[in-house]
Formats: sequence, C-alpha cells, structure tokens
Amino acid sequence: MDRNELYPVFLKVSQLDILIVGGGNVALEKLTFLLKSSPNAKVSMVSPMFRPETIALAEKFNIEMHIDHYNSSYLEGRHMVVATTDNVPVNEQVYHDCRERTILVNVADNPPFCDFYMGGIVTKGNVKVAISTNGKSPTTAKRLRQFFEDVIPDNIDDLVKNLNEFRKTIKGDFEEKVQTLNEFTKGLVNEKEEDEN
Ligand SMILES: C[C@@]1(CC(=O)O)c2cc3[nH]c(cc4nc(cc5[nH]c(cc(n2)[C@H]1CCC(=O)O)[C@@](C)(CC(=O)O)[C@@H]5CCC(=O)O)C(CC(=O)O)=C4CCC(=O)O)c(CCC(=O)O)c3CC(=O)O
Ligand SMILES: NC(=O)C1=CN([C@@H]2O[C@H](COP(=O)(O)OP(=O)(O)OC[C@H]3O[C@@H](n4cnc5c(N)ncnc54)[C@H](O)[C@@H]3O)[C@@H](O)[C@H]2O)C=CC1
Repeated sequence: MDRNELYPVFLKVSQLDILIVGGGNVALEKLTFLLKSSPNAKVSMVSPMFRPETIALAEKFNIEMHIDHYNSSYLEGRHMVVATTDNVPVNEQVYHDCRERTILVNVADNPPFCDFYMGGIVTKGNVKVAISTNGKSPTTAKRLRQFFEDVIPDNIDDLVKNLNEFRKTIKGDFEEKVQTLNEFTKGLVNEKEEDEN
C-alpha cells in the first residue's frame, strides 16, 4: 500500500505573506478555502484579469489585488505562493522563481510543481483537522471533510476548553502533569489503545 509521507503543519497565515498568482476560478477556489479556515490570512494577488466573484471575495477580506502580469518582483517578502494561472509556462516560471528564493510554492493543478498541498479542512472551535490524500484524489479529501464536519461534535471545543482550565490547576512537574492529564482522559479512547496514551 502507498503511504502518505507529507508532514502536516498548522501555519499562522495571519503572520505570513501569501501571494496568489492568477484571479480566475482556481484562484477563487484556493482563496475561498484559505479564508474559510483563516479569515485573517494575509494574502495578495497578481493577475491581469480578476473574475467578478474573485473580486467580491477579495474586497470582503481586504485582499490586495495587483492588476498586472506576474513578474518575480511580486515574490519579494513572500513566504508562500500559489500559482493558478491558465498559462502553464507562467505557472512553471513562478515555481522556479520560488525555488530559487526558497519560497514555498504550490502550482494548484500540477502536483509535481508543489512543495505543499492545500488540504481538506474541518474546524470546530479550537479543533482543526486537515485531510490529504497525497494529492491522489481531491474529491475524496472534500468528501472526508464533509464527513468529519458531520461526525465531530460541535461541543468538542468544550472538552478542549475544560481541559485547558484543568491543566492550569494541576500541580507538579511536567511529567506529573502529563500523567494526570492522560489518566483523566483515558476514557475517551478504547482500552486497547491505552498504551499509546
Ligand atoms: C494536489 C492538490 C494541489 C493543491 O491544489 O494544493 C490538488 C490538485 C488538483 N485538484 C484538482 C481538481 C479538484 N480539486 C478539488 C477540490 C480540492 N482540491 C484540494 C486540494 C488539492 N488539489 C491538492 C491535493 C489534496 C490532497 O492531498 O488530497 C482541496 C482539498 C483543498 C483546496 O483546494 O484548498 C479542495 C477540496 C476542499 C474542500 O471541499 O474541502 C475538486 C473537487 C471539487 O471541486 O468538487 C476537483 C475536481 C475533481 C477532481 O479532479 O478530483 C486537479 C485536477 C485538475 C484537472 O482535472 O486537470 C488537481 C491536479 C491533479 O490532481 O493532477
Ligand atoms: N476551473 C477549474 O476548476 C479547473 C481548472 N484547471 C486548470 O487550471 C488553470 C486555471 O483555470 P481557471 O482558474 O478556471 O482559469 P481562469 O481563466 O478562470 O483564470 C486564469 C487566470 O490566470 C490569469 N493569468 C493569465 N496569465 C497570467 C500572468 N501572466 N500572470 C498572472 N495571472 C495570469 C488570468 O488573468 C486569469 O485570472 C487552467 O489551466 C485550467 O485548465 C484544472 C482543473 C479544474
């Protein structure tokens, strides 16, 4: 069986500078999910043409729109770039320019030209679950996202908040705290999984 070897991280995108190249349907899709998960994401876009739906969303979230063809000067100060144009050589140029500058890059419809993939995302209060199919089936990622949105209870955040409060009241060194928290929560998982804490 293949194995997904991607390493997920949870980025503070309000503190990072993200550029989206292109302003069409794919740009809109990527921007929609980015802002749905992270409404304060710091994003700029560059494109000679923006679709009306893209403009509407970008304006709502104060996203900077540069009406221009891409050139590498737009990469200055960026941490991450997503290329979504309908011009393959432009997308590939973005990829190479980013690699040269060690900026993380995603060419949305071209997995070999991605340092990272966007995932399916479920958010319930402080809890967030990210889903990847290793780039093999975005539709499956979407369906799994919908499934988990349904089955993860809305009050999962109460558990997180209560345990956070409880954690503050526990005395002792780090190891004792870990032990107390694990003891307190072991009923949440099956007996046979207990060894893994
Ligand atoms: C590799 C990756 C790179 C990246 O974009 O980061 C990628 C690539 C491609 N997407 C394509 C198409 C579609 N993408 C979606 C939807 C989503 N795609 C997302 C992520 C990713 N898409 C990354 C892998 C994630 C993973 O590891 O699983 C999601 C999860 C997150 C997001 O977009 O933010 C979001 C769901 C969000 C949600 O609903 O929760 C749908 C479904 C739909 O719209 O109904 C379709 C149409 C149906 C289909 O083709 O499956 C194509 C084919 C293009 C072509 O046909 O030419 C490629 C290129 C290829 O596969 O070669
Ligand atoms: N729409 C979709 O759901 C899917 C699209 N694709 C592919 O993804 C690509 C993009 O598709 P769409 O977003 O639908 O196209 P689109 O036509 O809606 O958007 C393309 C965008 O790229 C911009 N662009 C073109 N040259 C540029 C440059 N030099 N610098 C900056 N921006 C530039 C255009 O101004 C436009 O905003 C296409 O190659 C398409 O075949 C693949 C799968 C699904």
